[in-house]
Amino acid sequence: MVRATTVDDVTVIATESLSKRFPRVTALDRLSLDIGPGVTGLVGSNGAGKSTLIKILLGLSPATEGRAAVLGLDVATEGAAIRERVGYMPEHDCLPPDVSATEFVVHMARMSGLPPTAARERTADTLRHVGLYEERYRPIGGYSTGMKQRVKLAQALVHDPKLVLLDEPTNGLDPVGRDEMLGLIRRVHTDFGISVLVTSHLLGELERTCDHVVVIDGGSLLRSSSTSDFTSVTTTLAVEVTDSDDHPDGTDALRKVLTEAGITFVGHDGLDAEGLPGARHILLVEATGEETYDLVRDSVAGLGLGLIRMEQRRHRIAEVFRAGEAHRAAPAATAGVGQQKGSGHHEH
Ligand SMILES: Nc1ncnc2c1ncn2[C@@H]1O[C@H](COP(=O)(O)OP(=O)(O)OP(=O)(O)O)[C@@H](O)[C@H]1O
Repeated sequence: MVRATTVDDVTVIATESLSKRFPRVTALDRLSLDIGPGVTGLVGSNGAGKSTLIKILLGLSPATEGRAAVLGLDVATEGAAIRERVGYMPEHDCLPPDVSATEFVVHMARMSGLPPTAARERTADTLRHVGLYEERYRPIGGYSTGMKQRVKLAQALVHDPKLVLLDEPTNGLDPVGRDEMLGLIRRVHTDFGISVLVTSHLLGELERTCDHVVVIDGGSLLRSSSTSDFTSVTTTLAVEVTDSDDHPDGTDALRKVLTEAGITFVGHDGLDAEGLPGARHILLVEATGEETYDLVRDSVAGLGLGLIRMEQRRHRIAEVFRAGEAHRAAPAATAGVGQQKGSGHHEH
């Protein structure tokens, strides 16, 4: 049930069967979510519906159907109150080139209702926090991409919100810039207690930053779980074995033995982790720890097969999407991995 009138301290964002249909595209498709305090990552490939969700949550764009509440406020009727309490960092470059960071952020603080002195003080504090203090009087037009992203983050924080919505804050940054931005985002929560919803198309970078990750695809929920659940589920071993006289299809024999031992697999038959055909001889095993390695090694030996390779795969968003689809098709295999509404709460 979406609470529209009471702020509860557990639910920060709640959506219930939220849909947004454009004439040609369904951007959000009956999305039900429950997001608690802390840092939450919203992951999805381009076009998955992340920006559309953020605009609805800010009360800037009406949903076609369903409901949503932010900090207990109904997005359909209380957009202005939501925007007073929520900061927003848009995805695209939206900064005026000919004013300084200080002028711009003071302006945004005044727009949020802060009186002039408070706006100047908060601007100085916030710019210092994002690491832009030295350059604060230079025109933004001369800033690097990383500095511009920091100005965008500062304007989202200046009015001391309870929650910030950050749309692809690492876009366009090099690896060092990404790490710095992710560290800053983490500190927004640890230093100020502000909850964060941060979007990215890269699962890997959010794993390190977020307490909780929500994955959407085609406007639908694929998975919502704590980052630790996610990481364990997406740790994948690629295993390749030889055939033998006893087992002319060694891969199939190993799959059967491992299935009986309770192991689950990522991807579908005949497809590798990217969904490409031609990888029929590679088993993608969901690893839960050292014991999975031991089990695979012992099973291969027990069958008398040769182990060609057993290697850990990097996490890939495509794998997670596929795993999510498999879980939806076979919920019995998802023990401990919540994707239904209600499983999205942080454990605090
Ligand atoms: N105003 C609009 N009119 C028509 N279609 C739209 C509009 N806004 C978004 N869409 C479509 O809705 C889908 C979801 O877009 P959205 O921008 O929410 O995705 P996203 O996950 O934020 O991706 P990106 O990171 O590329 O922005 C896309 O297919 C997009 O083309």
